[in-house]
Amino acid sequence: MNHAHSQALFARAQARIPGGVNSPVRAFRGVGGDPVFFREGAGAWLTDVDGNRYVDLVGSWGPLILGHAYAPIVDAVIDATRRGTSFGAPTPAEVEFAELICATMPAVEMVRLVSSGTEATVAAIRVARGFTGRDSILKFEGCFHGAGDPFLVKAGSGVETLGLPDSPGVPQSVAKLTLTAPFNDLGAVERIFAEKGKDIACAIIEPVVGNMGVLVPKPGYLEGLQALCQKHGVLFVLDEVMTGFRLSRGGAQELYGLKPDLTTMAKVLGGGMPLGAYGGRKDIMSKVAPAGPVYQSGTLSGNPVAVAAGMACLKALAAPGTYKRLDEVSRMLEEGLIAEAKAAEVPVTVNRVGSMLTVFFTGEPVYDYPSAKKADTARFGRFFHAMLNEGVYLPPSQFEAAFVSLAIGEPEVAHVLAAARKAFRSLGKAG
Ligand SMILES: Cc1ncc(COP(=O)(O)O)c(C=O)c1O
Ligand SMILES: NCC(=O)CCC(=O)O
Repeated sequence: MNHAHSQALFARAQARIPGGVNSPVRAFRGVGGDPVFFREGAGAWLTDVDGNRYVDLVGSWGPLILGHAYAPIVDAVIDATRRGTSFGAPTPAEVEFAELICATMPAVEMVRLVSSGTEATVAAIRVARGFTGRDSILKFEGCFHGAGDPFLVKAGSGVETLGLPDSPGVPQSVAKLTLTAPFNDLGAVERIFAEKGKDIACAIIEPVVGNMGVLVPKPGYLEGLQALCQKHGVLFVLDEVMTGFRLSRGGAQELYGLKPDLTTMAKVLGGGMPLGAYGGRKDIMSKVAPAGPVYQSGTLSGNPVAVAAGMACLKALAAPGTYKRLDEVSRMLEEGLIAEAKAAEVPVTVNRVGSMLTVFFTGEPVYDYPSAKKADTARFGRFFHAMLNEGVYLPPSQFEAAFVSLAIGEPEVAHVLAAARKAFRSLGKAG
């Protein structure tokens, strides 16, 4: 594969954009080499600036559950754009959209729209602090909730990939209010709550972790965490930025039967446009300005073009059989990848929930931060490049989830598995 145009663009980009990218995970720091620049996407396929084609298993890091340039979303965006790109004033569509979100996630009784997942999580913990009058928060090792100051403590995703567990620029006085516990360990939460529960405003968690690669919650873990939160008056905040509208229409909370106090959303919710949301119990959300005293705002919040895209996306996902089909395709990929790794005698652990999937290069079970860190990242890097070369675009880090879209059908599954056969074999037993 020739990447001459990508390389030339990357050289230019590095002179004017830090690291040449507008978000760290896009650089290939976790796998080596230079990032690929894309020209266009259609359905399951991406085309780069050199004309190479790839089956896309990144999906813009989650939003593109319907694939690239999905016609009803494109039409909705064009239609909304013709009527004006922003008003900075209320619109009918945002009311309908809020009603649709609340109907889809019953624990969300009121919702505020923002423009990204980071804005949603930052706002959610402010509201939790304002509501409870407590200053500390609890997060879980390896979970990532965007780039807000309070979350850059033992965070996953690019923070982990780049080895920056404590980012300079986050004051110690802020970081010390973020307590952390291992994922999948209720005993640890019990101990922390027993000692400091009265100071903790909320526990925020990725119900299925995507940002250490996929980590699956143990049976009863999330329910147990919810119960412990209730017992200690700690608000239970589900960060469904990745899982919302992806693991099922009502997100992880529907899948696992949870009733969080607050929920954060983005990615699929915006159908590929900049849109996020936070919402939950009416008594808590009533604290948000101007209804209440907790301030949060945004010039482009509820942007009509983003709302049109989100609405078209959620409506498409309501079609019967959507999540069953997505699960079936994802299972074919999972089983095929396991079979190809086995045939090549490469030890892997594949974690999958619905359309979120990670191939960890370790033969051991992976269920928390330390077990994920046992994966052979150098080997992942070689696998990543072998797959890229065969026309499969994976997330460029061992500690990220691959996302399957509804645009992926049997031909794409066959393409990915043929690529994986070659890629696993190229690693060999010892390599
Ligand atoms: C679970 C989770 N929460 C929050 C965020 C932040 O969202 P955004 O990148 O839209 O700010 C992300 C991804 O970045 C995420 O995966
Ligand atoms: N796991 C990473 C993401 O979900 C977001 C992508 C980004 O940070 O650019």
